Amino acid sequence: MEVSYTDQEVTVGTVKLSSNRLNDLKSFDETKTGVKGLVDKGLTKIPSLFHHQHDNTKSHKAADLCNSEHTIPVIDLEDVVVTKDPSKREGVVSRIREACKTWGFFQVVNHGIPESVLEEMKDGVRRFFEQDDEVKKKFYTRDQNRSFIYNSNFDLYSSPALNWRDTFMCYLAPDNPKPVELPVVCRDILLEYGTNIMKFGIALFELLSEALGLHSNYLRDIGCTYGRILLCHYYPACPEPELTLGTTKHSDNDFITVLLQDHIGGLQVLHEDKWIDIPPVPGALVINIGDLLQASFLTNIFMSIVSLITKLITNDIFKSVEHRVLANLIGPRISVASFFCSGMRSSSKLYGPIKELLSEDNPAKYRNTTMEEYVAYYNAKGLDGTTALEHFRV
Ligand SMILES: O=C(O)CCC(=O)C(=O)O
Ligand SMILES: [Fe+2]
Repeated sequence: MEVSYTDQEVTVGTVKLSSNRLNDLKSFDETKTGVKGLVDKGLTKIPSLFHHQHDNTKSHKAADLCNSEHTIPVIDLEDVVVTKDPSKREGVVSRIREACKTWGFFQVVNHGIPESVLEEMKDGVRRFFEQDDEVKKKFYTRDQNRSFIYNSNFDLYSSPALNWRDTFMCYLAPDNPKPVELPVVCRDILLEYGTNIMKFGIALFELLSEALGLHSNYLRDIGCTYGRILLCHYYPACPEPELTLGTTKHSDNDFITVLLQDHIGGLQVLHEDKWIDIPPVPGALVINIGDLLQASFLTNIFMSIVSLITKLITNDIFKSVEHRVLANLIGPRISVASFFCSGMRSSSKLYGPIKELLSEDNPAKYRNTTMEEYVAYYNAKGLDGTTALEHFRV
């Protein structure tokens, strides 16, 4: 990234920083032990780099609303994924359609991924972050060309306030990672979880295609399952949770995200201007629509399943919904987000609203873009609480 200096101001890429702030960010980055490293030192006050504006950290809990309408749907997939009963399929598809229209988020149970695989995946993430610092530091990098990237705050130098979270990212497809590039403590489970998620993702995209009134293979054929990235998050316990956030409000820059979360909680979705909790359900996976899918479908039919990419190709039929994670006195919280994308880094394939979904009454709302362009814009912007999708609106 290009860096230029004036007396008190430093420009990193497109972001202007005071030179003091830049120094603080660099010192934090250079520890290579992230937020967990701060907690291990026993601090009781969080550094001001992590302070968010109070309005951003305020909670509106679902419990305060006392209304079952304000609970994201939990959809049982047993009939379609496990017993494969054709007479039950349309019922499941219509529940998914309704969830996508209304929420852009839903949970699934009986999805076919064994509980033992889910548990071992969460354990593998914990083993990585809790291993010896000197071994872990070898994986710390901001080099986007690596297939395994561990760091804290991918947008460290561009976001207005840091998140109380460390993350590792593993690119699983289209290029398979070389096993030797993966940390020994979680290598086997990353590969096994990746295989399970791929199989589940194919089944899910068939259901989503049908929910859009398209043939079952439509979304797979246009490449929605081509790229896969695992984002494994570790949210350490936070001594001043009301001052910061685990993850700032954002929508995802992919087609869909399949999220595995542990029992701690803190994930919230913005629904009708209120923050609604997504409560941990044992054995469940949380599905949300990404920016790219939203832009692809028919307007007014679905609202938010396939996040921003999904939003883009659905031309706003599916909603890519904003979500965030609260910081918590209790921790660590562990989550694993599987991003279905189109090969993020190098793909020059053009994505735009699906032609079959467009008409005179439903003209294209987004211009065509490549994943390369979209991701570069998303990363440069960072998590600043605004959507990247607007940049691509016609
Ligand atoms: O940790 C979570 O529950 C959510 C993470 C998330 O939103 C993301 O990785 O995009
Ligand atoms: Fe997300």
